[in-house]
Amino acid sequence: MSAISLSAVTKRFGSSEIIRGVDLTVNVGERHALIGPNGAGKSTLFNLISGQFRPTSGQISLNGRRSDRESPETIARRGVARSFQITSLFARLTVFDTVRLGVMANHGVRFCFWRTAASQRAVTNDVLALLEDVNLLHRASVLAGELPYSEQRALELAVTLALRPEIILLDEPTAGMSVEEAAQTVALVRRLTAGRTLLVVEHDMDVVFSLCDRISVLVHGQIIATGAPDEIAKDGRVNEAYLGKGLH
Ligand SMILES: Nc1ncnc2c1ncn2[C@@H]1O[C@H](COP(=O)(O)OP(=O)(O)OP(=O)(O)O)[C@@H](O)[C@H]1O
Repeated sequence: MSAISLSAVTKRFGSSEIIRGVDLTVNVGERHALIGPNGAGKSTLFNLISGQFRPTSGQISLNGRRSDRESPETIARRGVARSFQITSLFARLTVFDTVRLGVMANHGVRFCFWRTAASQRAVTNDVLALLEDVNLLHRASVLAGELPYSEQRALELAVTLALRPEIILLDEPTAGMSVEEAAQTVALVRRLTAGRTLLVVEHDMDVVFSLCDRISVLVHGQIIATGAPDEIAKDGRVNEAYLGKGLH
């Protein structure tokens, strides 16, 4: 069974067809990158998978069940989390409280269980464990908006993981980072996504090639190649359409 499966998916906005017949399979436990030039439709594809958009035609399934007519909330409850740039929203909350919101959303949605003292302790323990996972324990009382950029992205990862997702969608997790910060983030993402399914949009080819098991290349709303990093690197069409330009 695949974690994410798209079959003949199209998406139109008015008269422009942005996604044009995409077939894509992401296996359970796989780390899969979606690459392609600006405007290729990568964010649109993410929005289709996470339920923010409905396909114009075609089918999407998550863990073997049809999902393309479900709301983003239902899809989230089915274990799909997508990262958002939340630190601008929660700039005045502490790091601890930001992650606590995510943990409470998860517990609250599932059990409405966070009202007792014991459950409060469980929430606090979850938050501390997540902060430790993303190396932010020492920053717990700092305001989210005061974190340096790479730590803000780590905080977003913690909130995404607070939802205990099986399938994680990350949109450019290393954008705007220095080489060292990107390397740290890759290590973090690799560790935190072990045993889960990851679909990641990323422009940095070093990140893509070091992190992902397979890569799909989207150009003008169509997937022109899918394969292991070494196959993609030597694919003539990919080099012509994208990598050749992207790498130089
Ligand atoms: N809601 C919308 N209404 C109309 N057009 C849209 C909408 N969302 C996206 N588009 C168009 O779809 C095309 C693909 O955009 P999208 O953001 O999916 O590309 P992308 O591959 O993620 O690009 P980038 O790498 O620059 O983020 C663009 O031409 C964009 O203008």
